[in-house]
Amino acid sequence: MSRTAKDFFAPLAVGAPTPLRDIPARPSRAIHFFDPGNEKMAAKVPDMVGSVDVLLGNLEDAVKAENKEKSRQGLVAIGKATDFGKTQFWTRVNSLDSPWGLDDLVTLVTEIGDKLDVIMVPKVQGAEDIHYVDRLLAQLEAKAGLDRPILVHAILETARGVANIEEICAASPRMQGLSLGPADLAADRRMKTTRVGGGHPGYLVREDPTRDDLGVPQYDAPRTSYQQDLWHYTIARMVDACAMHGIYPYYGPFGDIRDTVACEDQFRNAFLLGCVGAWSLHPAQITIANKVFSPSVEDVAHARRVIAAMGDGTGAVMIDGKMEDDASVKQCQVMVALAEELAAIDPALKEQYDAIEVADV
Ligand SMILES: CCC(=O)SCCNC(=O)CCNC(=O)[C@H](O)C(C)(C)COP(=O)(O)OP(=O)(O)OC[C@H]1O[C@@H](n2cnc3c(N)ncnc32)[C@H](O)[C@@H]1OP(=O)(O)O
Ligand SMILES: O=CC(=O)O
Ligand SMILES: [Mg+2]
Repeated sequence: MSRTAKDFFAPLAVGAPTPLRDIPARPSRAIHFFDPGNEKMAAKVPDMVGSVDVLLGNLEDAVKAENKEKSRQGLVAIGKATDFGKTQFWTRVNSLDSPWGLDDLVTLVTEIGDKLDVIMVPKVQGAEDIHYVDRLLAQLEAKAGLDRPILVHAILETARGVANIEEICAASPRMQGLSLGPADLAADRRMKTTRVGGGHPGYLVREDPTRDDLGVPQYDAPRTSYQQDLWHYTIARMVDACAMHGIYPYYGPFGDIRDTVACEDQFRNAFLLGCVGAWSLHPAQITIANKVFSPSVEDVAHARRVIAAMGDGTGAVMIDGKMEDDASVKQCQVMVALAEELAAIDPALKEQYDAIEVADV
């Protein structure tokens, strides 16, 4: 039987910090991946602090097997040497079925646990994986004398993980969020795409054929087709599961680094559906994520106007010919709350939001 309501928030080791009741809504528009064992990338990290919401030292896929220990030690060195300020410091450890996952957790929590905000766990299959990490982290936190719990983020990248999504989100008070892992997920599901995230020209719907005067379909006449989003179903499931459990959903990697336009589209689809951020694999993608996952000035102006017009938030009003009521004011509150969280860490955004004229409101 899983833990009862009474003991769900009790520490899992004597001396471990008390689990959080609520996961803080910290800005995390871009989770920027770097390989701490790659000297060029690692050298850029200090200058990126402050310009990206999350810096993530990646130890898993994209790090060669022969470099796993070098990357782990590189991450320890970066963690010790860097003052991260308002930028969050995350890591992605190797998977629990790999020969490196255990050493990653033991070394990182013991050496730089006081700096780490979130540990991303790849290839999570079910609640049992989170339970394993949860207990181990509690033991390590107690040993290291940490005074705040490290949070856990699961990558959804196996069919079993998707099927078990609700139990994964509910498995521990440490659960901070979920990311879509479209590359591993595509492989595990045997999807027939070799792309890392994004759309596919073959996944489309086509408009009906026109008909001639006798009503005969003209199959050979040109017809418009519309490319569909391969990831819509999974992202929508993630958004519901995360919202239900008070944690945060993220789009994952977009592998075509030079296609900044399609990357922006994929990120925006995720933003509109409810995701709070996406991964950045290259510095160019940070700019895209920061733009897309920040509400536009127009949306914030409109939301503030609706909130002001709605007074105590009940009833119905007409604004610019559209009905607004108790439900739409809640949508506007979501927009304004996010704008306020982002303005608190992003002076340029704050300036834009502050410049919204009272007349606009
Ligand atoms: C698919 C499933 C997944 O698991 S996705 C997550 C795992 N993959 C990753 O973490 C990949 C991270 N990114 C990378 O390895 C590189 O960005 C890749 C994609 C290989 C491209 O590198 P490269 O060919 O050097 O790009 P570039 O010449 O445009 O680089 C310009 C300068 O920027 C640097 N750079 C590159 N990527 C990063 C990064 N993620 N963080 C920090 N710095 C980065 C490059 O080293 C290069 O530096 P310099 O100007 O030569 O000094
Ligand atoms: O880890 C990410 C993925 O897409 O796989
Ligand atoms: Mg993966």
